[in-house]
Amino acid sequence: MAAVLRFVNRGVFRSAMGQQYLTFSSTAKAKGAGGRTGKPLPEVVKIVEVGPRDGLQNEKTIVSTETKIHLINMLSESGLPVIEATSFVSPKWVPQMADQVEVMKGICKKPGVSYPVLTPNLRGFQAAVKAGASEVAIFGAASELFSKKNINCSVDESLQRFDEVMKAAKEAGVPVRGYVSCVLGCPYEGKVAPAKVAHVAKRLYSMGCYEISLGDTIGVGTPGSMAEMLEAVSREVPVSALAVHCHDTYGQALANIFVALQMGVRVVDSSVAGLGGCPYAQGASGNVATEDVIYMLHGLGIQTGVDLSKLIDAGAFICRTLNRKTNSKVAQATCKL
Ligand SMILES: CC(C)(COP(=O)([O-])OP(=O)([O-])OC[C@H]1O[C@@H](n2cnc3c(N)ncnc32)[C@H](O)[C@@H]1OP(=O)([O-])[O-])[C@@H](O)C(=O)NCCC(=O)NCCSC(=O)C[C@@](C)(O)CC(=O)[O-]
Repeated sequence: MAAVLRFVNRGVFRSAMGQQYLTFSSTAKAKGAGGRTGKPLPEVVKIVEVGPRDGLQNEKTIVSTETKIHLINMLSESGLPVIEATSFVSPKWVPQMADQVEVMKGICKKPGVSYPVLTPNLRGFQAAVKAGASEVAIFGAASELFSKKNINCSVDESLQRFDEVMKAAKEAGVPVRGYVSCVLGCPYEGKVAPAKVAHVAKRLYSMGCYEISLGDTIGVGTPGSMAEMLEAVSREVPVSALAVHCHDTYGQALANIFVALQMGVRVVDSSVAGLGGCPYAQGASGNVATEDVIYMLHGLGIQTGVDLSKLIDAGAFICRTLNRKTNSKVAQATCKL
């Protein structure tokens, strides 16, 4: 990769917590970084913040509704365009999300920001709309065993359920995002064929999902397997409708995201402070930290509209409240100075 980056130290600033840290910013775009497809890197990337849902769903101790609302409000102030707020799933399956209605009613919805929620079935969809959700996401998998463990049905059965949600959403004029989990490996089945991912992605897209988020649920992918999978999926779904959702279990997430950008992907999911994991994928660590993604994108001269300093403050708030260390390298580095 012949990326030519020129970094200029733009000075020292203080975070809301009082620590001093440096910010670096590139004045030149990455040159020649188009990679495999020769596509230029994008000018703008949309970040889908999944911390309040994917990040918190796996916390062992129940996080208070007030904390969740405060986190979402802080994230809204950082300039993120999409914040996945909660999920309308069974509280028996994911107790951490049992306060979904209170969260949706309690947050300050900032104009221009979207607050999608997960809905596994028609019941979840109806409850979400009643609670004020104006966008939802359905979540399928490219692995049969993961589908069974996560939503208690086969992949085909899940697509039938989603069809019902899609019909109701169409009637209500609610946009729907679709997830495919286990796109680069499954905790129960191991390797997952790119053709299987492409098949499920195509089905969700054909049903009317406006965007398909490809989840490396257990973070086992590498740039090579990411490229192979994206090649297969983009034969079935336009790359402009694809997002990547990388967990960072093996430390590959940023490299995988970079490859996805080179291949034309313009939407990246991430989680503030790298919070999270899936309750039905044991050992999976959190999503790639939003702070680290933003730092990389801004360093490449790619705009996100996100204020990194405010984002780091939101990450510091939730880490302090949960009494845990951030998984963001950028937050760790900046807070040390
Ligand atoms: C899908 C079900 C509900 C099926 O669960 P089930 O047990 O097969 O369904 P059921 O219809 O027999 O219902 C069981 C109970 O749940 C209730 N129920 C049924 N539906 C709802 C609903 N919408 N909201 C609230 N309650 C609901 C229902 O009323 C019943 O209550 P009971 O009669 O026993 O008292 C269950 O398996 C479930 O909730 N699974 C959710 C699992 C989950 O949230 N996983 C994490 C998110 S996915 C993920 O993290 C991956 C992703 C998206 O981030 C991308 C990636 O990283 O790969």
